[in-house]
Amino acid sequence: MAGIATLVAAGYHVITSSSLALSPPGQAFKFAEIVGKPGASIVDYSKFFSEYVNAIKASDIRELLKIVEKGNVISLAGGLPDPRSFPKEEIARIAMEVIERFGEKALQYSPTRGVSYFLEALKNFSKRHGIAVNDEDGIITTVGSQQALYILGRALLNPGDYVVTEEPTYLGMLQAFRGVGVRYLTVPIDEDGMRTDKLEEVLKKAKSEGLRIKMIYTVPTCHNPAGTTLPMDRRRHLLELAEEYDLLVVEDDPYSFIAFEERDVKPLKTLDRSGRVIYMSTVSKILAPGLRLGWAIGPDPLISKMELVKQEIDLHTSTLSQYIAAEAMNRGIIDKHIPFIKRLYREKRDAMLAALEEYMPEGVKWTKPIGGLFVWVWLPEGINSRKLLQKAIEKGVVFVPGDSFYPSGGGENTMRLNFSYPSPEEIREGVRRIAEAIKEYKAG
Ligand SMILES: Cc1ncc(COP(=O)(O)O)c(CN)c1O
Ligand SMILES: O=C(O)/C=C/CC(=O)O
Repeated sequence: MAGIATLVAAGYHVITSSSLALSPPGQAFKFAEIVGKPGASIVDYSKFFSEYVNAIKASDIRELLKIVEKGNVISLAGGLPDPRSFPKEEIARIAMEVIERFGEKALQYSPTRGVSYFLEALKNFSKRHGIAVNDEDGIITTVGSQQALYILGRALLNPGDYVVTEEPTYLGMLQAFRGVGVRYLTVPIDEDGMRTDKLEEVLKKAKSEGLRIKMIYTVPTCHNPAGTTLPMDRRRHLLELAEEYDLLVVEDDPYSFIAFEERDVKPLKTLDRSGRVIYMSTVSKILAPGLRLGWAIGPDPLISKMELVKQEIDLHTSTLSQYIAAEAMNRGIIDKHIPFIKRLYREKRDAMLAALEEYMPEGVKWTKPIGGLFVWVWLPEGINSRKLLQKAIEKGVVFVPGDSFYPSGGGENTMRLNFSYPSPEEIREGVRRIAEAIKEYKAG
């Protein structure tokens, strides 16, 4: 189609259903939207697109998944759990029993907030894992915690509102809030995560400028993408600042259940004394992402507004997934399985850190996560990781360019490496190939 050739000539990658047309060598690796199947009709569909859909852009993580699915690349990109972490036999048995025992309910429509059978199980599971669920809290189930972010954005944010977040921050949050027209104030990180001393400076300056800040969004434990974990003093400082500046705090926490090195830290939700924290998590990393089951726990007035938004989106979260997860929680299957997941990911984290140490050239730095699925890498200034990705793909390895995680630009010399999905051998070889691409990039 003429349109595709034009896009490719303009330096775009055009990912169509049948081929991956790489842009000319050396051009920036840009993610185009899907422009339709070759041979499609000649209708100009773009004139039908909404302003909303024209304002949003594809997720680099999701787009890279399409390259990975085509095979023969080592993926250090998407944060896919190791399939061995899915307790398949137990899930199969539970699904059968749940349909036999609760079929009429488990296969039926259910309340928007969630099935009480699951909500009860989740409350007990959360408390067992040190997450405070107070009497004044509400809980809502969502289609993954990605939907919790989307719904929260629509319930709380107006165009022009500010969200404060660490930099880099979670790409999925940027995606979820993008359509709202929100603006960001960013706070730098160090090896312990968000610099709350800098947070204080950002808030003080914003107040003097009369900016309307609604919330602080953070991933305090095993950060995605940085891999950092906020120490207790900074957690307390962050909550004090939220109190002082009258802000809400969104604690996005998919990973604390599987942190494979102990740290004496408590969830912000548990430290919160003034009802400012909305805590969100998911079964994606402790059971299976394909169940698409996440949740938000927070002050009931906020949860009620999220419930209104969710009613408009999908009526309710999968009833069957909730019954399966409730049984997995109540039977202790998740708790029994967590030590295996921790061992699995610690081994892979160690493989990645060893490979980085062995292969990376001078000037490359990286984080040393105590859990989660990612290592964050800083390349020497002047190396553009999006261009490097082009070379990496030619060598059969992919990673996520770091600028995807920067709300207001920057991060061109950074990248995120995933260790949960590849084997230790693939991690080692993938890092070796990236290091080779860096050396070739530097050689010009
Ligand atoms: C910080 C963070 N928040 C939210 C999510 C979304 O998780 P899910 O939608 O699978 O529950 C992820 C998954 N990568 C994540 O890393
Ligand atoms: O890599 C991530 O952070 C998110 C993974 C979930 C997804 O596949 O989009």
